[in-house]
Amino acid sequence: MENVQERLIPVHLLSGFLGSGKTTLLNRLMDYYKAADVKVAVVMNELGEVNLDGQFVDQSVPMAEMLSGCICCSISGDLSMELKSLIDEHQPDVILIEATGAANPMEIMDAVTETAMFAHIDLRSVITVVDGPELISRSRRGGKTFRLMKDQIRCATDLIVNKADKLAPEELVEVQQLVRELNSYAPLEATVRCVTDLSRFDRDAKPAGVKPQAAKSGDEEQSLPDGAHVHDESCGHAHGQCGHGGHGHSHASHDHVMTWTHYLDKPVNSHSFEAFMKGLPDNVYRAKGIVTFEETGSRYMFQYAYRELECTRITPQAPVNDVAVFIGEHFRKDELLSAIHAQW
Ligand SMILES: Nc1nc2c(ncn2[C@@H]2O[C@H](COP(=O)(O)OP(=O)(O)OP(=O)(O)O)[C@@H](O)[C@H]2O)c(=O)[nH]1
Repeated sequence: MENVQERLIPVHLLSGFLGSGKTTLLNRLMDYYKAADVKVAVVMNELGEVNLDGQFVDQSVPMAEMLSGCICCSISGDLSMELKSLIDEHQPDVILIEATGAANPMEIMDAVTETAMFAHIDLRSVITVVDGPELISRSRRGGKTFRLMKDQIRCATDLIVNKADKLAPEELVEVQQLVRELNSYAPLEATVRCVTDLSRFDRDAKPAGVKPQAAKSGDEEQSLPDGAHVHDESCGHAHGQCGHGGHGHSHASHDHVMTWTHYLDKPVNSHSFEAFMKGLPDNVYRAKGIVTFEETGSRYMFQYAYRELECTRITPQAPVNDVAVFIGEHFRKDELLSAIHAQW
């Protein structure tokens, strides 16, 4: 009899709060698989109306874009359809899903395991990228965002404490302790820009034999790595805590996160742009987009995460508008718009 496990397509879910480094890891994983001649397909999910991170993804990689919503709630039903059509059209060897930073991985795990009932996929890992400095700062303040970060850590089968370059040695110890208190079983590594030995995620050749709940189709067993069965316990609690309450959940864990997409109709002055970004209120903690600087006429992708701005010159692979996406908590869109009109 054919071994069903051998022909299941492994799925890896990349989780982690906004700006923690998921796309950085996704790109590394794509390069890793490409070098190993493994055909990878990607599902990218963005809260905004445009897939900015997708700009940097190799065009030859089959990609499903799920925009303007979070796959853990508003469009979780679509995830199954996207996965199914990626498989039918491209027959990938492995699928990577990058969730929005606002997503609770538990809901996505549900959607993936539901899909496993009619497609031959197998959720192999939930890799949570933790923004080290941000976790420390949020742990001191508490609140909904900290609760969401904790849920993301609890559900992980693999943990990366990223942005170690921004942590003093004693802070690194503090973050690792915090993470360990929430999840004592997942392998944990501290990284800078998610540089890690990616073979640690490569369980594709050796499916583990742990069977999670509700992931069965006929005699096909779905598997998660060793220890992942602990999900039933830790995420079961997280579920309750974050108000999901199983199906028909309320998304209480992240409904405080809001997003605003603003399209630009002209180039901007780079100095005014920088000054504007530096002056963003604290409750806008993430922004990204594409702008044309009027001084040179060149286009730049900008990334703003927790008060740090990075601009990278780009040549978009497909037509894309100049656009800025702002993500935060309860910020005033009208105030941002007035400031943009005044300063850009
Ligand atoms: N200093 C520092 N910056 C990093 C590190 N890793 C990533 N970054 C930067 O942090 C920003 C966010 O990184 P991304 O990989 O886009 O994060 P993300 O989790 O995909 O962000 P969202 O998709 O918005 O949730 C970018 O400007 C990265 O260059 C790191 O280890 N150290």
